[in-house]
Order: sequence, then structure tokens, then C-alpha cells
Amino acid sequence: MSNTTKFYINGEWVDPVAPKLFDVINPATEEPAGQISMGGAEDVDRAVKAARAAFTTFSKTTKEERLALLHRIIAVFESRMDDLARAITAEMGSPLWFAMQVQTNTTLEHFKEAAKVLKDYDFGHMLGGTTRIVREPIGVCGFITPWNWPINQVASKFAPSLAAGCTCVVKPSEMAPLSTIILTEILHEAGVPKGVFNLVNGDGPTVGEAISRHPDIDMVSFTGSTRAGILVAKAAADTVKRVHQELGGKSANIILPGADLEAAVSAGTLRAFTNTGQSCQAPTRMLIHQDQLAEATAIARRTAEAVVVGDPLAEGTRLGPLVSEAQFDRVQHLIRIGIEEGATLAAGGLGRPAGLNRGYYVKPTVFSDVTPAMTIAQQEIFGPVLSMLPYKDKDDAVAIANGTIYGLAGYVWAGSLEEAREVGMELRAGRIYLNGAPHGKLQDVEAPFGGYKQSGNGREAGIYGLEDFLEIKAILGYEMA
Ligand SMILES: NC(=O)c1ccc[n+]([C@@H]2O[C@H](COP(=O)([O-])OP(=O)(O)OC[C@H]3O[C@@H](n4cnc5c(N)ncnc54)[C@H](O)[C@@H]3O)[C@@H](O)[C@H]2O)c1
Repeated sequence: MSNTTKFYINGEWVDPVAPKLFDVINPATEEPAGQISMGGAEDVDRAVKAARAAFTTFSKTTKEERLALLHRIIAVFESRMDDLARAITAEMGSPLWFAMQVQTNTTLEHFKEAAKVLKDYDFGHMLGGTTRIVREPIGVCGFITPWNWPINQVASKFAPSLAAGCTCVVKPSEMAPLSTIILTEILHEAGVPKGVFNLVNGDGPTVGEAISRHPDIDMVSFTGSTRAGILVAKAAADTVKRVHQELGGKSANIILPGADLEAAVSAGTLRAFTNTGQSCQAPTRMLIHQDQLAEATAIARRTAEAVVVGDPLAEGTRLGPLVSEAQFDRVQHLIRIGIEEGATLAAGGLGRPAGLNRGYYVKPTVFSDVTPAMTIAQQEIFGPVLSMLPYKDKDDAVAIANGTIYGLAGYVWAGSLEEAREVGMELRAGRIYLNGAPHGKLQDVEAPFGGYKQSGNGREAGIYGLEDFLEIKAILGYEMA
């Protein structure tokens, strides 16, 4: 990786219009892991011009040409997976095994899935006797992405956009941009035509805002916090571009009395801690029947206390540090609020785990006796903090589960699949996991991903992800009546 302080525009690594360096901090060591440049509106302009020029030709490429390109990307990607995983670990603290087996692997799956969907996708069909419906690439896209799944979030947008025939300008999170720089090298080596993929690093209020406002960008696809997603939508409104938002979550995990309590609670606790709790769809609210709360709390405590937190490069580490000092402070603040508002601290709590004095490590934390009105039952914490809430009956559980501004995912564990299905249907969320169903690569990669309510308005993955990058054109009189 040699171009970290440059941007990738029109197929070349170029210097920013105005130099402004920024250290990317390794959260395990608190030392710089690399340096990038922070761009400005003029860099975005240059990138948009390149993407617009490329759109003229790339949008006319055949399905076979784009399929061949996706296959070339997959081949080069497979040869750089180790570099990618190491960059992810260095920039955001993911344990190396997780960065490789999950973060990098799911990214690869997005390219494979886009190729599979494209192969069978029909971009046109007749409607009635005389009208033809065609689906065309929406145009130049702006992608603004977060640090928690750094390249996965770029690929979940870029792969289907490429399959559709769009071009793009990408701004990864300034906290974790290094893996996207490697991804850019991969795309260059795979022969992505110049201008199809452009990278401008920078912060949200400068580069992100310039992308959101830009009059020559047709669609902005944003993944990040609901707070920033709202700002993006407001900045985009004047140009009526399409706004695709993948935002925050506070997903409920309803464990019904018939479920195997030990299995459901221990699996649910570990799942809430996935990616050190920095996952938008993490089941961070565990809903337990009031008669089982004490037993379930003991299981969650045991599970949390057995979790190994430490150096992300060390073998056996399950949780690394949080991404940044700011995130560490935010999580500490919310743990403090949980205690002050009267929740029972069952495991973890304030401060770093014993023996970890450097790095943004937090203790895997479990709160019990949480009520729906508490801050830790409503706000996304984005750290390994589980809130356990008692419910009276099934209706109460569903009402609590649906009682936040979010609607990204929902989880149900029941004694029978039928009962799990029935409760799952009541949840106002875009993704429901029944009885511990796995996510991603392990099962049905084409299952759409996206939120209800303030968790967003778009869908990624599979045919749904592709169609979010397409316009629909109706050509009346295409055939003679
Ligand atoms: N729904 C999903 O698919 C999904 C996936 C991953 C993460 N997330 C969410 O992302 C959040 C964590 O990531 P984060 O802390 O990087 O989020 P964030 O909102 O702070 O930042 C996300 C991106 O938006 C940019 N940004 C910030 N302010 C902006 C502005 N005013 N205009 C334009 N861009 C701006 C940032 O620079 C970054 O690139 C969590 O809320 C999490 O739930 C959602």
C-alpha cells in the first residue's frame, strides 16, 4: 500500500487539491497505523467529473463485459485477502481471525453475489402488448461508508452498482480508510475502467457533505449513524437525488419460554458482542420472560465473563479494542448512564479490562432489569454492552421489541419453529433471524439487508441490492398494437 495520501481519480493516484494529512490510529496500540489526506469539495468535483465521463461508456457495456470484470475483481481480491485483513485489524481493531474469516470473506461474497445476480438478471421485459419496461443504471453514485465493517460496506454498494453499470465516488470512513485503499489497488489491477471507481478520503462534514450536495451525483448511498444519515438526506434534498440509507439499530432478541434457555442466552450474548459490539444489526436488547430473568442473567454473566478481550493479533482473542478513543468514551458514558438509571450491572462495567492499560478496550458488559424507557434500552451503544429486559407475555415482548426508533433486525428463539415464525412476523424490522439462524456467507447471501423506520430505507444484497441502482423506464408503443 503506497498511495495512502493520494486519491484515486480517473484511474490514477493523484495528489489532493490542497494537502491536509491525517493519522489513522491503530486502536490496539494508540499509535498511527498509516496516514491519509483529507480532501475537500474540489477533490470531489474532480472525481465526479471522471465518474460522469466514464458513465457515458460504462453504462453501455454489456452484461457479459461487466460479468467478466467482476470475475477479474474476484480473482485479484482472493490474492490480497491477507493484506486486507491485516489492514482492517490495524485500522479498527478487529481480531485478525475475524477480519479474515468474516470481514474480508463477506466482502468477497458481495462480488460473487453481484456476479451471480447479474448473470441471470433480465434488464427488460414487455408489459402488456405494446409497452417495454427497461431498467437502466441510475448514473453516478456517491458512497459514504462507516468504519465498523470498512470494506464490506464499500463492496455491498460498489459490487451491485458495477453490475448495474453505474460509476461512483467513494468516501470511506476517515477512521478506517486503509483497507479501502487496498481494495482500490485491487480494482485497478483487475482493470476497472478509468472513472468507474473513484476514491476521495476525508471527513463527513467536508467530503461527505460535498458528495451529498453534488448536483451531478444521481444517487447517494450512505451507511452510518442515523444522525449523519439525516444530514446526508437533507443535503441531498435540493438536487432530488436518490438517497439510500443504511443506518443504526437497537435490535431485539426475543427469547420465548419454550426455547433452550442456556443455548439461546449464551448465543445471543456472544452475538451482541460480535465485532466488539460494533455491528449495526447486533441483538443488543435481549428480551426474557420475567420468570426466567434471574436464570438468564446468570447465563449471560457467565458467557460475558468467559469472553477473551485483548490484542487483536493474538490467537484466541475474541474481542479487540473499540475503534477510537471517542468511541471508548461514548461507550463508557452509556455504561455510566445505565448504572445511574438503575439497571443491574451483571457483568463488566466501567474501565478497561484488567491488564489492558493501552488500547481502547472495554469490558464485555451485561445489564439486567433494564426497562424500555432507559437510555440503554433505546440508544445504540456500539460497544459490547447487552441490555436484558423482562417481558410479561408475547404481546408485551413484541411491543417492547418494536418500541424504539430503529428497525434493522430482529431475533426470535422459541421452542418450535412455528412459534418463532409467528413472533418474527410481528417485528417491524428488515431482517429477522429465527432460532439462531446464521448471517451472511454461511447462509443465503442474497437475503436483502436493510432497515425499517429510522434504520434506513434501502436494501443491499441479492437482486434487491442490484435494483436499488436501477431506474425504470417505460417505453410505450414499443410494439405495434
Ligand atoms: N444499517 C447498516 O447497514 C449499517 C452498517 C454498518 C454500520 N451502520 C451504522 O454506522 C454507525 C457507525 O459508524 P460511524 O460511526 O462511522 O457512523 P457515522 O455516521 O459517524 O459515519 C459514517 C460515515 O458518514 C460520514 N459522515 C459523518 N457526518 C457526515 C455528514 N454530515 N455528511 C456526510 N457524511 C458524513 C463519516 O465520515 C463516515 O464516512 C452506527 O450507527 C451503525 O449502526 C449501519
